Amino acid sequence: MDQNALKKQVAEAALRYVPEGEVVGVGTGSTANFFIDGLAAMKDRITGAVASSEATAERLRGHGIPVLALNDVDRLPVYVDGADAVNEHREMIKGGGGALTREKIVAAVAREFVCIVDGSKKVKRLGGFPLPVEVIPMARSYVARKLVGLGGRPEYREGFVTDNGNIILDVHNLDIVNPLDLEKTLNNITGVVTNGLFALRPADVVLVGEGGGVSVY
Ligand SMILES: O=C(CO)[C@H](O)[C@H](O)COP(=O)(O)O
Repeated sequence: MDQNALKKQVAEAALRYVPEGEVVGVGTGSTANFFIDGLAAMKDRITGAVASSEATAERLRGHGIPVLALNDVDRLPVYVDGADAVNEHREMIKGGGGALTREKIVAAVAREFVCIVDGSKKVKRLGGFPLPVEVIPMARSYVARKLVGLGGRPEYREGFVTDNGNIILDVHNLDIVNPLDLEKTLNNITGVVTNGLFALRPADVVLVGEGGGVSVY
């Protein structure tokens, strides 16, 4: 099976976590897109969806799935999203697609976070995938210097503007021994909007698409 087939397989497996009559939180990226396509087949059985990006909102609407503002929703039983890397503690690096801030907000509200990945995303230690950090544009150089001070090598994502009007620094070479501590440290740098570590709010369930089927942990 190629990587896209594995993504589709795992995305379809996540449909059983969608409760009838409720609002679903929906992530961003190619794996989440397969989930959205699957969700379309059961759109009459949900109230609607909260999107973690403009791209996701557009795809949901394209399928005729109502998109609701997070502020108008009083409960969100489940959030389904992909990840760039996930460890055995269900901590993740996210934000390869640049949607990390809205993803973190929707994940914070959701009761259950179901992470959907193909087998290539499973890692022993986070840090191989460069860590995306969303930054207020005027703080770019300052934040970059702070990241260098932490041992990282920040790279400006040229030409990319987030849905919130900010920039992304992708941080290479970070030795992430303690994801929780690093997430808090990065949150404390003035000018950082969000970082792509999801350790304070890890996934509750990780579904992994592999050659032999979908495993759950
Ligand atoms: O965090 C994300 C977007 O900001 C995505 O979940 C992550 O980049 C994985 O994407 P894909 O499913 O395309 O591999």
